[in-house]
Amino acid sequence: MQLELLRESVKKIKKIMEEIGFLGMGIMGKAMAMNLLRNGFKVTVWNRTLSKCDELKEHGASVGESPAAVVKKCKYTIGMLSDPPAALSVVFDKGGILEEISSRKGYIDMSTVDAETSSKISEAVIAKGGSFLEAPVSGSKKPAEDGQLVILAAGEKGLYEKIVPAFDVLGKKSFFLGEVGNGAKMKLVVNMIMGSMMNAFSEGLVLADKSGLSPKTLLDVLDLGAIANPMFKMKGPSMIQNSYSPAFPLKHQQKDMRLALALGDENAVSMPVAAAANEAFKKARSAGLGDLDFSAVYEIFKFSLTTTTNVKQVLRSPSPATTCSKLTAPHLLQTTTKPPPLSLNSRIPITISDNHSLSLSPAIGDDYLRLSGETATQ
Ligand SMILES: NC(=O)C1=CN([C@@H]2O[C@H](COP(=O)(O)OP(=O)(O)OC[C@H]3O[C@@H](n4cnc5c(N)ncnc54)[C@H](OP(=O)(O)O)[C@@H]3O)[C@@H](O)[C@H]2O)C=CC1
Ligand SMILES: O=CC(=O)O
Repeated sequence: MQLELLRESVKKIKKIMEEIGFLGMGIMGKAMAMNLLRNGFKVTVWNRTLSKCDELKEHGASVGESPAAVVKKCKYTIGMLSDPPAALSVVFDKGGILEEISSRKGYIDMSTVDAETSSKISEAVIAKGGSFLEAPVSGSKKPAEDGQLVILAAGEKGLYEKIVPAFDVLGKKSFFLGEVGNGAKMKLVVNMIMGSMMNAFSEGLVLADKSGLSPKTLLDVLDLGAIANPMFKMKGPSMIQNSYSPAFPLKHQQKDMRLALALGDENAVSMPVAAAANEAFKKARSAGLGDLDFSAVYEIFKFSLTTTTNVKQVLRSPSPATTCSKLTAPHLLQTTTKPPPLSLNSRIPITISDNHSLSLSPAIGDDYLRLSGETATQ
């Protein structure tokens, strides 16, 4: 029985053994392309920053010099790009997909974009005789590595059926949702909910902490109740250790909130919760946290200091002798001596003129230092 199943899937893979192209070797694209290689697919990859293809090459991928070159070589090409401008660029710009797409070739865009972007791409690809499928995914870096994504496809059913063997490797379940745009919309609704949940979760962790409860115990309590979910379980422990290695970059979560709110505008749906969550993500981006994991929005709730943007500017050049006039106006912090070399464990005491002190620790991001420790009367 097992052997028969194996034969069946080998047969399916062989049917689309014509090489698969893969554009975009970011967090997701790299994991997905690697997964295809591991499962016996031949893959040709391309990335704007070419060096990111090196690791894939070591694992047997070929490298194309442009999106057009990849499409020329491959019958099916998948794209996994950051946002609408990136998704449009690989199609419409010089060296883009449109230069080589033709009948009997298909393009599958798995990026998270809005329905309008997807439709523009679809129309252009179809006008050239090609087929198009949008197929954004739910699931992050780990599910991408483990082939456990949830695939939200829409567009040409024929192309969907042909690419299913690859989807079977990339995901645990794929949905075909009908006309182009439905996959994009479904993904935005899902991520709007996820972003709002992350905000409520962050607020809850701060509330527990500030009211004298252990955030860790809160995680244990949450995990046993009706609102237990994999996201709290996975992100919670690293959040309470202030660790935000990016699986899903915060800048992409904010892009998804923005696009979901636009979808709400179009449909006259009031979304006050999502709008507030978007504001927190925006604040986090402007504080320089965009490249960290989206759970870093927690930092915004923890330090509801007056203006994080200015905090960031100041924290770029702290010094041991930094002084400021008021705790509630951290942007008034002024550097008085040359910044010392920073290491992850250094703590920089800050003297505040009203006899309180704070310490800074360089913990997250390239140029962002986290205010840490309680204020203490000297
Ligand atoms: N990370 C996650 O957990 C998930 C992400 N997604 C979605 O998947 C997509 C990719 O995410 P992720 O891999 O995390 O993102 P990354 O930021 O890690 O990667 C983005 C990719 O897009 C490329 N890119 C950006 N701008 C351009 C451009 N103008 N032209 C060509 N290529 C460009 C980057 O190339 P370069 O290396 O040159 O910068 C890189 O390959 C996004 O839409 C995201 O919302 C969906 C589900 C989960
Ligand atoms: O888009 C992000 C995800 O985790 O799904």
